[in-house]
Amino acid sequence: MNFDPKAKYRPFEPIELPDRQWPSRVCREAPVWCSVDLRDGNQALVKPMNHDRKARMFALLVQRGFKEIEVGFPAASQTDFDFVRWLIETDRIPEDVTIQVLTQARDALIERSFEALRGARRAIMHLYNSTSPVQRRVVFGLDRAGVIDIAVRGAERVLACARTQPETEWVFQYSPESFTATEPDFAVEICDAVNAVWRPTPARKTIMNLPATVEVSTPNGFADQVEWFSRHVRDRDAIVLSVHPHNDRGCGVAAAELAMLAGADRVEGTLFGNGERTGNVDIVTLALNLYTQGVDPRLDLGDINEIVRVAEYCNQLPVHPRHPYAGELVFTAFSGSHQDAIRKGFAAQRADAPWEVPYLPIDPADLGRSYEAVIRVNSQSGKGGIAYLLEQDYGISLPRRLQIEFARVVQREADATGAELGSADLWRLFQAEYLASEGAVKLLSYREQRDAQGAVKLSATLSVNGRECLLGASGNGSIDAYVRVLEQAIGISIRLVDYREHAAGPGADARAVAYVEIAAADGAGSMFGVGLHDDVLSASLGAVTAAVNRAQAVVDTSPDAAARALSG
Ligand SMILES: CC(=O)SCCNC(=O)CCNC(=O)[C@H](O)C(C)(C)COP(=O)(O)OP(=O)(O)OC[C@H]1O[C@@H](n2cnc3c(N)ncnc32)[C@H](O)[C@@H]1OP(=O)(O)O
Ligand SMILES: CC(C)C(=O)C(=O)O
Repeated sequence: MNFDPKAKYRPFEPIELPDRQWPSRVCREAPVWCSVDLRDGNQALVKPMNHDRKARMFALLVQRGFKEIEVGFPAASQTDFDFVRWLIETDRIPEDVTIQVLTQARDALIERSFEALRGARRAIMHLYNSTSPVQRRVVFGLDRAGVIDIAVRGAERVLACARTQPETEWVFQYSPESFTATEPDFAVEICDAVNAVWRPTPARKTIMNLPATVEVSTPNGFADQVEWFSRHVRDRDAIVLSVHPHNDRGCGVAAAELAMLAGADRVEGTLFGNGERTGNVDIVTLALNLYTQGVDPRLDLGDINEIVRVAEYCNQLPVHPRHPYAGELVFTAFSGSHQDAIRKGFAAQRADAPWEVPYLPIDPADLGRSYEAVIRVNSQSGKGGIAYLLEQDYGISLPRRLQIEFARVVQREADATGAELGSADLWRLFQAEYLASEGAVKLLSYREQRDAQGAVKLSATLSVNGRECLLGASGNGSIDAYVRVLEQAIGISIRLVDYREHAAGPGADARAVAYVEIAAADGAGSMFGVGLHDDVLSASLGAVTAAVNRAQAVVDTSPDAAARALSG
């Protein structure tokens, strides 16, 4: 790198605008959106779209609510020309949609562009030429007057051609290309000169489109340029002021948003920001930024995965996994504290209340994204996310202390594999840890009797270390009685610390899941066991058996070891 960049690069020269208004404005309405996917987006592709990809993109844009669509540069390529003809001749353009085409300010290209649009009900003819000092010097070899002459002659030719095709309702658009690098007074002068030819009125406006052909400043610099232009251009009320930001400094969205505050009525951009170099401004992000401020974006971006799929097919370029609102990972939390807050946020969120789930600026459901993808588990995750996935996918709600205990099991596995654990992996680990029927003690069968006072006598056939025995005990409930049975079987006193059960999953055929936490009568440590069965009592007894087996398995299968494990 050059370590004296000022010797090589000139900084952007800020505009003198001390009474700028845009900083204190708020955007309360969506601008007119114009998609340029089929032109600026297309011209930047390694493989420009063929007819099928263009048709798919056009259908998507119409379906999602775009009312102005730049469909190509028909004077530049036969594919573009044929596509425009196909749209018109096969009547693909809905009543409320206006197509637009781009042309350089050169007679032959303008004429060919009009030929492409013959028979259109309504169309925008978009004329451009570059205006910055370097382009005037290097590309055209002309001074200011010479470049104004190119624009004015182009505007005259556009007007003349339009008069020969009166069946079409024409809208004229002019872009001083490289506007951001053009002196503000010259940008106004050349637009005024073009409008002097086209003579717009408030009822029949022209579109003056200010491109950040290359983004050269911080977004406030662009906003100043737009506001300055808006205040100085002639016949402002007869003009639709449009902007066309690119993203060279990575600020395309911010620049467009500030330009809207500075007076832009219309924004040209593309889906997910495909376009020349670093791309055009991303209209999806702009629209959803408005939506999350409570402003109707006037685009339907629900089922965003479908929009991503079509855009990826048409552009043959992937949408980045972290792309705002649309990327595969943007509704995913791996880190424990985020997962915990999101899970609590979902639980607290009421359907009729304003959206308030931490870390999620938008309800994923509004974009057709499912909650399941929100929380994923790796070694950065905590108990909240793990509990959330088991609850969502397997219908089991772990008690808090079991969440903590199981999170340690998951953490060990995630650290060992270094990989993400899906909910199926979590369920496999959970079953192996808490539900496994293998162990020193097996409950083979049981029978219970209740007396008139509600006391329970339970007799159970067990297999203990491979030896079958029939044991019986009484208790003030079935679980209590079974604990007493197990005490006889393994020879230590057990305390029941906690017991919960619930139906796992919806409906009448839901299974019962029971959670039991036991401790040695005189111990501080505890162990969980879980039982899952069609019948609640069997699930509960299974949970107690699993807890005892886990306690024994901690060290070995001897009663002494179990006692030590439960004593903590
Ligand atoms: C910022 C943007 O995205 S602008 C849109 C850019 N998109 C494209 O260029 C894609 C489609 N373009 C093309 O396929 C070709 O450029 C064509 C078919 C339009 C024209 O092709 P050609 O005439 O063969 O070549 P080329 O574009 O290099 O022409 C350059 C000439 O046009 C002139 N020119 C360039 N832009 C303009 C303009 N907007 N208005 C008038 N003249 C222009 C140049 O000064 C140059 O003139 P010169 O030949 O006297 O030096
Ligand atoms: C023709 C104009 C609008 C353009 O595409 C640009 O400047 O990026």
